[in-house]
Amino acid sequence: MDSIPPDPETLPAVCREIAMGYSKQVHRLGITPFELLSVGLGLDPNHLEEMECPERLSLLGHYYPPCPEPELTLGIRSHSDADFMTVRLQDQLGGLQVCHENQWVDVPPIPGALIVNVGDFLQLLTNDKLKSVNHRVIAKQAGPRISVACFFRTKHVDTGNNLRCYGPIQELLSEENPPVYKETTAEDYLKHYYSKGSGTSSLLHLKL
Ligand SMILES: O=C(O)CCC(=O)C(=O)O
Ligand SMILES: [Fe+2]
Repeated sequence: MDSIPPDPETLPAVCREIAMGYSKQVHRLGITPFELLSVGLGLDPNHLEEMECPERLSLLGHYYPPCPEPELTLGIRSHSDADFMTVRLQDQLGGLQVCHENQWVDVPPIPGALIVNVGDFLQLLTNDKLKSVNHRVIAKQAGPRISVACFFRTKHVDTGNNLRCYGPIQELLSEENPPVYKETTAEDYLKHYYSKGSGTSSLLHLKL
């Protein structure tokens, strides 16, 4: 579900109101981390907002049924998110893991807490200063598990065409910190992202 403009009639009546309300709140909440990240990067507080990072929000609801043989499969295979930032709500079953120093580490559920991760486009914009984390969801016999992921992403998805080029932010570059990525359009990036299969970052093919 995309936040602007979602036609309420296209959403199931059972979750229409809550999905609309929740995505509106997350969209509003998202401005603050982009401001804090801008300041942390030594940029003007509005820098990432002016680059339209918090412009678009998509909401994805996940339902993982109980799995009789969890050792044979995964809930979601390892991947990074092709967005600027993701805000995620998971239930009490757990199962989300992030890859840290080549090890899978559990992200334990904390009641009332949201999980925020950097996506590929923010890694690209910050020239690797902020890293997009690989994550996955393991399968479990217990269930169902439910999670809601909200992706701050480019306009590409709903306009079908965004010729804007994304590359390392000029103000972050210097002789000691030259660009490590070439520029790309959202369209080209996503084409590669969806065609490549799992295991490697889609950013690799943009490395200079
Ligand atoms: O269900 C989860 O916690 C993870 C979902 C996820 O990684 C995604 O939608 O990209
Ligand atoms: Fe993800």
